[in-house]
Amino acid sequence: MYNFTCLKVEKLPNCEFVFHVQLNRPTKLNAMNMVFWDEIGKCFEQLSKDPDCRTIVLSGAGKAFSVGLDLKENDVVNGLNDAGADDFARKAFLLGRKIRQMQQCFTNINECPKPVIVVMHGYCLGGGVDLITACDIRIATKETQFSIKEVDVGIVADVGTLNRINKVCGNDSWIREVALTGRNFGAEEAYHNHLISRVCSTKEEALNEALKMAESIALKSPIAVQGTKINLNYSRDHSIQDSLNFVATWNQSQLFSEDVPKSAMATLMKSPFPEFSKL
Ligand SMILES: CC/C=C\C=C\CC(=O)SCCNC(=O)CCNC(=O)[C@H](O)C(C)(C)COP(=O)(O)OP(=O)(O)OC[C@H]1O[C@@H](n2cnc3c(N)ncnc32)[C@H](O)[C@@H]1OP(=O)(O)O
Repeated sequence: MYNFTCLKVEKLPNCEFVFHVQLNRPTKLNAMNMVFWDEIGKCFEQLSKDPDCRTIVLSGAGKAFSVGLDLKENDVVNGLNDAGADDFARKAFLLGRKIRQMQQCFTNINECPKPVIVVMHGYCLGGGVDLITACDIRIATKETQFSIKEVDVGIVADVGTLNRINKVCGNDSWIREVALTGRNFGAEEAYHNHLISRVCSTKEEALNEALKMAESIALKSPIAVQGTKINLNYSRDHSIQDSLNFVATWNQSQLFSEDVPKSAMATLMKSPFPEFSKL
């Protein structure tokens, strides 16, 4: 069902409802080629609807999380040579469509109602930063090098970083510094500026932390967890009053869930959460 070339997707045998998605082009440091873009969008569309998935851990196989756009194998860098259009306006039209399609691939991660915990190690460059800003919780190893590297390859970052990072960390001066210079920064600096929420010594430790967190979320009511992510996304994108209205409308149906008395009873009795119906 999850059969991809550039991604490895596993349902973890001893963590029920937790999926591990790995970027899986290790010999290319998980550079993002066109197959990758197509697959990451489809993968998160599928996971969004999969009732056996409640939380997702995303990481990179090999030496690095991702070095961003594949500069050798990419329709955008190649100027859409294969688009079959000679006229400038038509080329531009098709390029706009391609960029929007690529944006949607990472937007699928943000719109997936299941929380996505991303683990970075090695390098997280360019498109890698676009990707992590679409995730919910960011954990990195202490040696990770980050860069909003697009200026170094002559482009404006256009698949999420510039649009989401202000909502993620809010330090506008620092964001402008790293986006305009393209300089590398380390995990401590990323933590200090709220781009990530944990720094771990090794990839193994970071993955363990992420999996433990994913499992603890997956044990809770999926109605409550997925509703929480949807409402956090909504309030990020709307005024306080609009999002108060949204959550009131949300809960006027969702408070009738069977999960409410089941969760409340388990919490009161200090007992483990019961099984919740699939969602
Ligand atoms: C619509 C547009 C959407 C998204 C746009 C995103 C923009 C960006 O992502 S901008 C950032 C682009 N990335 C880069 O500029 C990084 C380039 N790579 C490097 O600078 C170095 O590889 C390094 C990260 C500093 C690591 O160096 P090192 O440890 O010496 O490894 P290498 O031998 O250089 O790399 C190993 C292997 O990976 C290939 N590779 C690395 N980066 C890319 C890349 N971006 N695209 C394609 N391939 C890449 C490299 O060529 C090597 O492959 P071989 O086959 O072994 O040669």
